[in-house]
Amino acid sequence: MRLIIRDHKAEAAQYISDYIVDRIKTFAPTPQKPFVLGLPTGSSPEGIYKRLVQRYRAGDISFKNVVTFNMDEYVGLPRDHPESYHSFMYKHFFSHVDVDPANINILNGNAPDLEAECIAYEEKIKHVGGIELFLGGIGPDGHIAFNEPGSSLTSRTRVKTLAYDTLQANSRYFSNDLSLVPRMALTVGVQTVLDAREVVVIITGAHKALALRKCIEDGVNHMWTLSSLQQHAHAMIVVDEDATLELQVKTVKYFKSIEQVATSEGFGQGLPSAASTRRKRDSVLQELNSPKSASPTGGKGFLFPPVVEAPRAVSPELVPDSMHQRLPPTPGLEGLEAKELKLDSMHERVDSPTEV
Ligand SMILES: N[C@@H]1[C@@H](O)[C@H](O)[C@@H](COP(=O)(O)O)O[C@@H]1O
Repeated sequence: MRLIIRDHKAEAAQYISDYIVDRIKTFAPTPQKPFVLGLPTGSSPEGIYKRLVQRYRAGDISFKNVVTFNMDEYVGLPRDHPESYHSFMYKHFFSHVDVDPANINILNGNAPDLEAECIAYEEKIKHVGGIELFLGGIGPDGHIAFNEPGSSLTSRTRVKTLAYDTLQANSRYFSNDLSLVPRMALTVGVQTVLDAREVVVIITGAHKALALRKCIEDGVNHMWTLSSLQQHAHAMIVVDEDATLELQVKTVKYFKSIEQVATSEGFGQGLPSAASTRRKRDSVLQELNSPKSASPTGGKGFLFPPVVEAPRAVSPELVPDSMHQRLPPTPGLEGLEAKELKLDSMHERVDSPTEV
């Protein structure tokens, strides 16, 4: 995990918006191979959207070939309500850039069948080859999207009842009247976020300092769902100084030193090159479209590994004899068996998306 610390909230937002622009440009998306971007709402990402719009207006970036998936939406709030996440996204971002409306995906909290809506959302994400970069924010209780404390860390898009803390935090958008805050939401699951090839989270303010500590210094715990990012290969949290108030001094120094050393040694902290990213994506799409890929879940786990990956398999000569006995090789089927097991278990989770 990378932790990027900036003095102020605005600089954290600037860092992330520049990072996203770089990632999209490096990826060089096309209509056939769009860049798939997961997006959050909330006050924290507002500065990011503002700068993305500025970069677009300056002619630095186009969102024409970007497909977006929003993290969550309230249940029962009319789409055109000023506090719906639909309204938020158009107000702060979509209305100001050249994103194709057909490429915008936001959960419909008024769908006649909410479960079906959630299943369809997961399927749609898979259909486009998975999310390349999921941008997120957190609540003061460490929730990511609306994955409240106690959410399964393997959860997928589903209906969620909101925690009292969240209702209180979000009541500021509803005239501070708790009774006006929707009690339920549709949200992508923790696993949906973890499936993205890269996750970037913004955390600012002293009121989120405890959550940052729990998520970075303590173990993976479903009571602080952001802590699940510890198990992601490409996670980056960008914070302001206020958010670090509960961290140990040595933690802050360590992460700052990582960035300093990387910069002074002349290598960035970005992901592998666009060409290799495209190659990986091609093979994923090929696998998804292959008639052999019978499961709608495609190749679960394909978005985890780094694009340029060192071979992990131990060559047969190096495997100790005792291991050979426990794991008899099946000629020609080694990789396949493991993959099929993964597909099945994923399928079970998708089939039961409701967690209320
Ligand atoms: N569901 C959203 C989250 O996705 C968001 O991260 C959080 C934080 O919002 P803010 O940035 O305003 O603190 O708000 C809501 O709970």
